Amino acid sequence: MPTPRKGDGRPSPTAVRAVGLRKSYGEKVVLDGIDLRIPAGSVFALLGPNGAGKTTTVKILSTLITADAGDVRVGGHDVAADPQSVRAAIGVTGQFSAVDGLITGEENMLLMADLHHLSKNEGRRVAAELLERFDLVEAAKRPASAYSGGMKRRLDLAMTLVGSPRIIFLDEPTTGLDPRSRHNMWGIIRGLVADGVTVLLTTQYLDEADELADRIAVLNDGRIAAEGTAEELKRLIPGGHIRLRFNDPAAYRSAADALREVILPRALGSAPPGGVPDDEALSLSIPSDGSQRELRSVLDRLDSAGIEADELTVHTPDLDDVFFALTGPAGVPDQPTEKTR
Ligand SMILES: Nc1ncnc2c1ncn2[C@@H]1O[C@H](COP(=O)(O)OP(=O)(O)OP(=O)(O)O)[C@@H](O)[C@H]1O
Repeated sequence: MPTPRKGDGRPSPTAVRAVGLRKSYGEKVVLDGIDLRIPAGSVFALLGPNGAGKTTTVKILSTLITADAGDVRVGGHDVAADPQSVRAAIGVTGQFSAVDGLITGEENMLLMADLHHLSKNEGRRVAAELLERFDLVEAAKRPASAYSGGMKRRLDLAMTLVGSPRIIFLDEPTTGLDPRSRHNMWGIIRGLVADGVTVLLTTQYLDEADELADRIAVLNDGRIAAEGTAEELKRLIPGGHIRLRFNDPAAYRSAADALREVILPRALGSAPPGGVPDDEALSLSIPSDGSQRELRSVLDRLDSAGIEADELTVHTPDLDDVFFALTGPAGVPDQPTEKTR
């Protein structure tokens, strides 16, 4: 579930804003005019196939490389004009970890505290607190090279937090982790956001974006192919439907009659999965974007005919469908969800 927002109605301040971001390597255009706005205290996921430009975007936002064009502000600071202030405001954990395997977890943390110019006492206090929070106390005195992948990721993130950044970029934070470690990391990320930290994460895992992100941008061919909440993205592509099932064949036939205009005939190739009358299963499927309005319209029709379904389910496409539709050869679908009316 995305992180809940405080509902005071006021728009959140912007933590990260990019307008017209461009980057090429030689002839290869990697980012072809990207616009991003990430509200403070939210999780934003950048999704895209291999080579789409996710890491390049994170590198530009975190001042590791410069853009060819575009206006980029992070924490209110211009990345081109004031990279030092940007660096002071952010934390980055990349696909290549900052963890030094030759020294212990605790030593890695203390080294980080030194880099942030914390006093010896303050450094020890912060290191101990973060090792505790990331469940690394037992392993703290062992060389980091002996840590599991999940422990290394946790240590990496703990090291990033030594400087108390308010904006964190996580480049594929759970790649290669087992399901328990992934869930563990999701919990940690949610905890950060609950403390008001802004998180930009790149991921190839659609369920990760679905679970964590308030908003998702799908990057494809150097452009943002679509941006929105997971639910908004799922509504962009056809395939959603309302399914009604009946125990009584007579009720099923009456419903099929009442909903005749909105049920897709079997002959239409564009029917959603199971999106046709199914005489054997006594079920009907009605194409729908899953909105309350469409659901009400179907229920109204059934009510008017005095019919009650024994089972009603609303099916929306999942993010896998969105990803394939938006990043496949056909690109963005011309038509949004098929309408029932
Ligand atoms: N230093 C570089 N020199 C030349 N080309 C580069 C360089 N860095 C990245 N690229 C190219 O830019 C494109 C985007 O790379 P990037 O690493 O941003 O993609 P990504 O979306 O993060 O991919 P992945 O999911 O595989 O990590 C790729 O085609 C890559 O080969």
